[in-house]
Amino acid sequence: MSKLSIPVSTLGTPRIGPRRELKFALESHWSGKSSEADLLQVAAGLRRANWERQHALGVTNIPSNDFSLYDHVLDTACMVGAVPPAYGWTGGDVPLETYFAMARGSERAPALEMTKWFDTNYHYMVPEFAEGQRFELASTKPIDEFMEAKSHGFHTRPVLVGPVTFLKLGKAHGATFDPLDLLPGLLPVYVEVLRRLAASGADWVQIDEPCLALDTDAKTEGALRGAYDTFASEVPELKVMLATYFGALGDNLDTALALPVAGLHVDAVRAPEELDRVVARAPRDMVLSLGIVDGRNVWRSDLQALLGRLEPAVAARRADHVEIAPSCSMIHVPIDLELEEDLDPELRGWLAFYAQKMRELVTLGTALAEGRDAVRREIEETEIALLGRMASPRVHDATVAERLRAVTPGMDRRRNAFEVRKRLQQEALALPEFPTTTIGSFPQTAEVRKARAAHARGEWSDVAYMAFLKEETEKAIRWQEAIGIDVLVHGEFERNDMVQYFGEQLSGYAFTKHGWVQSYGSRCVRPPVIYGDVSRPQPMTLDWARYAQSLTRKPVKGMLTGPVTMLQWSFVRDDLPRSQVCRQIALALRDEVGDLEAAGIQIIQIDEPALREGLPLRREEWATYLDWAVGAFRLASSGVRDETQIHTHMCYSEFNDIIDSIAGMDADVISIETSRSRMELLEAFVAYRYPNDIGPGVYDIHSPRVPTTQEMVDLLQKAVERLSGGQIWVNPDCGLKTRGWDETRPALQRMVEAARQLREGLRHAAE
Ligand SMILES: CN1c2c(nc(N)[nH]c2=O)NC[C@@H]1CNc1ccc(C(=O)N[C@@H](CCC(=O)N[C@@H](CCC(=O)N[C@@H](CCC(=O)O)C(=O)O)C(=O)O)C(=O)O)cc1
Ligand SMILES: N[C@@H](CCS)C(=O)O
Ligand SMILES: [Zn+2]
Repeated sequence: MSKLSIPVSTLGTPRIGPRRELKFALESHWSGKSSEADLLQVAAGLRRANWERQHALGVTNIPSNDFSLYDHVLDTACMVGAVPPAYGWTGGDVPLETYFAMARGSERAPALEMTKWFDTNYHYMVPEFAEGQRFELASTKPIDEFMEAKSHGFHTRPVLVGPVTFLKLGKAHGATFDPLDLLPGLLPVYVEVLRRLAASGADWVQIDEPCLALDTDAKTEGALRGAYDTFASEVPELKVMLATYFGALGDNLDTALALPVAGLHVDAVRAPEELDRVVARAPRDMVLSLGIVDGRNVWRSDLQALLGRLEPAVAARRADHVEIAPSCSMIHVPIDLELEEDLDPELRGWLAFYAQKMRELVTLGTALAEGRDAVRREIEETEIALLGRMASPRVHDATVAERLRAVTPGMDRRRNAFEVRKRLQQEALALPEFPTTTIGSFPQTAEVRKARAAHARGEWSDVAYMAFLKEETEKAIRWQEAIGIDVLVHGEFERNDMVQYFGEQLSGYAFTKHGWVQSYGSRCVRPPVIYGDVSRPQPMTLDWARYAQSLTRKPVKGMLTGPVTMLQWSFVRDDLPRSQVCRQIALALRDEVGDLEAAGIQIIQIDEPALREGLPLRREEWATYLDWAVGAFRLASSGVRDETQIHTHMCYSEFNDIIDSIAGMDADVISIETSRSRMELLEAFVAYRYPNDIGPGVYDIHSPRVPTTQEMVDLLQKAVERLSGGQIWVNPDCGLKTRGWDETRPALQRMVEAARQLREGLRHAAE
């Protein structure tokens, strides 16, 4: 007999497949090894398996159109025909080739910009709108996938990115207008999609408006009212579940509750304090979807505690007017813990991935409908695991706690100010003007990845693997010397990922075998899990840095991932404030920095690409975050002599509103991604009169296109016009791990030539 349950909704499922089937199908198609039909067949198989899995788990509201071949924002742009003219689309259904050209660039046009999806490590393609942009229905994907699910026997709730969030995530191309002004022209396309969904048999649609978790203004509120009034009057037969996530509704609560929608989903994990308010104030006939299970982390839920929060909410509402759900779409967590056969059983018992979380929700749904006794065994098992976690000696390390207590205020300050350090570093390093360098990684070729996989499988001995890596490193050093790069890198061949590599070597961290999460397109990451106090049992990068430096007289940069990025791109324990976990990591890295310096490494780069992404969504919380985040970076980096040069690197970041904090990091050199914005991102540094050295990226490493020397000279000249020549470094936007050597070689040669031409130009100007 099937159990009674409060409805359970998924919001969105991971789409890459349990074995990254989508990644492999995409990359095979892009490389010409398989056809479009082959790719679409794999995609259809993944969607079907997803629907079947949810059905088997007992999920009530199964989504459709949550699948994407590349990115759901790009799907939306194609749905409404927001295809910039450069891609040559002339109307009708957007062909797959055009879709991928927008995602990855083509001969015809570079890719759309890519940026972070709210405060996650998922990247979306930024829609581009022209002045007077017209919209038209150019992809029926939501309707097609609804029908596809129906043909397999599943009645689904289609998901759409809401029109207001969609416009707010986009940017005006070549003009300054507010994309939100385009709403009146956009709404008819959405209405058409909603009508067609209703005509196909949909009764509910989920429309995601996570912009409601941001600071908004009167115009956005007006846009939301305009959009949802239109939907209610034009397509009254289709009920809308308006979904907001990643934070509290806060001052947007009244706006959300006043919208003419049939349901509202709230993130009760990020905003636990708001749950009671929403339950008390929502209109009686509004269905509330309570996002109670964490869609952003991997910890097993405390079922009793959650029931304690849910029972009063359910009692306060009409029983058929509450649903339970994860806090947000599940694309941010790995798929199935069952695949982790090698994970320590104790730790495994503390975790839940997508499949386990949906099971938790079904259990909660049953308990809410039938009473806790109906799920007594599940509750007891969970309690045992969670009590074990709380008391486990693997979680708590007294030495780490003691070290944190012993941190003194001066430890996060360099001994002398930048001007003093700069002079000493110049004497020690004797670098030319416009020194050239790269960001760290060189191509992670199939050969490198295969060698690592063979080593992991035990087919390659340690000796053979180390010899291979040494050879790759030596080749990279020799080549950099040959083309005349000034500050070398060892190439990061030994690293699987810049976070995972360190996580694997730190205590308190665990890593998975199959815990892949989509980062962008076909690229995935396996975020490590921070389950306990973090410490460094032994040096992590020292041997590689020493080896690389032994091969050359030129300086080789030591290369570390910073504490904030180590935190942001991991799944973080939920029993300690994030700020404290970050300080623990900072102390571990401080030791590594000290060891590198003692081994004669004169330049140490500490990457912090996730510093900006960690910013809370609401401005009022920024100062607290920036204070501890910058503090952690300084704690990690300040224990060195003045002569030792500290670099940091940040990509995917906007600096305007955090430039004070960037300056507060006090890195001697910062490299940033600036080429796609044609140095626009430098403006913040210029306006601030940023005193330390800067390496504005001169070429876009996300594109296979090799830039010309002249393009790089032009960009550098733009930088020279804005900054002082003496503070400019020459480097690419980011590491080269995703590129091939055929692109990397000419690109870096031209970059070195660009720097030479700049030096030459300056010499002539001085004569
Ligand atoms: C800088 N970026 C990063 C982010 N987050 C991170 N955690 N790391 C980052 O570098 N966020 C912002 C950006 C996002 N950019 C990228 C860029 C590139 C990737 C990427 O290439 N990911 C790889 C996986 C990387 C990895 O961990 N590789 C491992 C495992 C290789 C593997 O697939 N092994 C197979 C077996 C293979 C075989 O031949 O048998 C297996 O384990 O099943 C490694 O190299 O050892 C990707 O392939 O998607 C991500 C984010
Ligand atoms: N050192 C890293 C930084 C990436 S953000 C790399 O070069 O890949
Ligand atoms: Zn980077």
